[in-house]
Amino acid sequence: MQTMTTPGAMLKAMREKPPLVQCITNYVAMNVAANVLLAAGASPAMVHAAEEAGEFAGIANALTINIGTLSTQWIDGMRAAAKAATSAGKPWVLDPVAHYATAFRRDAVASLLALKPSIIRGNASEIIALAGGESRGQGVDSRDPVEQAEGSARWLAERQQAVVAVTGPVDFVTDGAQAVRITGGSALMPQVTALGCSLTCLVGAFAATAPNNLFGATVAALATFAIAGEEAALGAAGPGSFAWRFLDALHALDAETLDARARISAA
Ligand SMILES: Nc1ncnc2c1ncn2[C@@H]1O[C@H](COP(=O)(O)OP(=O)(O)O)[C@@H](O)[C@H]1O
Ligand SMILES: Cc1ncsc1CCOP(=O)(O)O
Ligand SMILES: [Mg+2]
Repeated sequence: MQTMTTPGAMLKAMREKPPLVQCITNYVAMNVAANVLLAAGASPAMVHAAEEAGEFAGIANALTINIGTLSTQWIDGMRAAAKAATSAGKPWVLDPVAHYATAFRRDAVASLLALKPSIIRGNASEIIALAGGESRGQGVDSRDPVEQAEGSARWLAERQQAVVAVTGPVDFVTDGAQAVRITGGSALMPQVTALGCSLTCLVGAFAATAPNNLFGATVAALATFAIAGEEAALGAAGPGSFAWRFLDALHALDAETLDARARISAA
């Protein structure tokens, strides 16, 4: 029997018992991310109101928090959900979208980091800035190479005692003690909005499936995106046809193909 050590084994386990993932994400990403989770085999629920987000986190198997389209009311919901997830011992993932852009975002991210996310997933500019570095990000888009964010990711992982994932042309994942790079994907991926946000939600789904191996779960989610992205790019004429092909590729991807094609190397 396959053990839950490979990305494929985790994908299979996720589909056999689809986790309920509470996604507090932005208005741009809500529909995209829900479809990504359904295509991959998980069960998404977009629940963010302060009145219910904490209660829902008690029901969900994992939580993801993304600050893309922020408001004061949303921050209250995010904080309630993060506290509930942490106190119930459930993994939660932070996506610090463009946190360097405004004081409001910086403060929100600082207060969320204090609630101890299990996993942090961002692009290179976001991770560099989270570690106190000078980032060249433009709004939600990265303008920095992933290699330049690797040191920041290692520092952040140790400081936060969390898994940190940096995405881009080559992805990098570390928990402070170990690190890997994942290659694959397509240059069309950053041309489709909210794929990074959707990946954060998928990281939550894998974390729910393998809560005792959050490093492996994060790698599995990123490898799934890398292979589905490569597959989708094969017949795509541009971002529009890539987007629907990507959902189909996620849905069609099986455990054996994922394990055979995933390119993961120690860093
Ligand atoms: N140039 C690229 N080539 C291949 N894959 C990419 C490229 N840029 C981003 N990706 C992939 O797109 C997904 C979203 O990552 P990214 O664009 O970094 O996030 P964000 O949308 O938050 O900025 C990840 O799976 C990442 O590996
Ligand atoms: C365009 C935009 N504006 C606020 S959130 C958002 C979506 C960002 O998505 P991603 O980080 O996945 O590119
Ligand atoms: Mg992003």
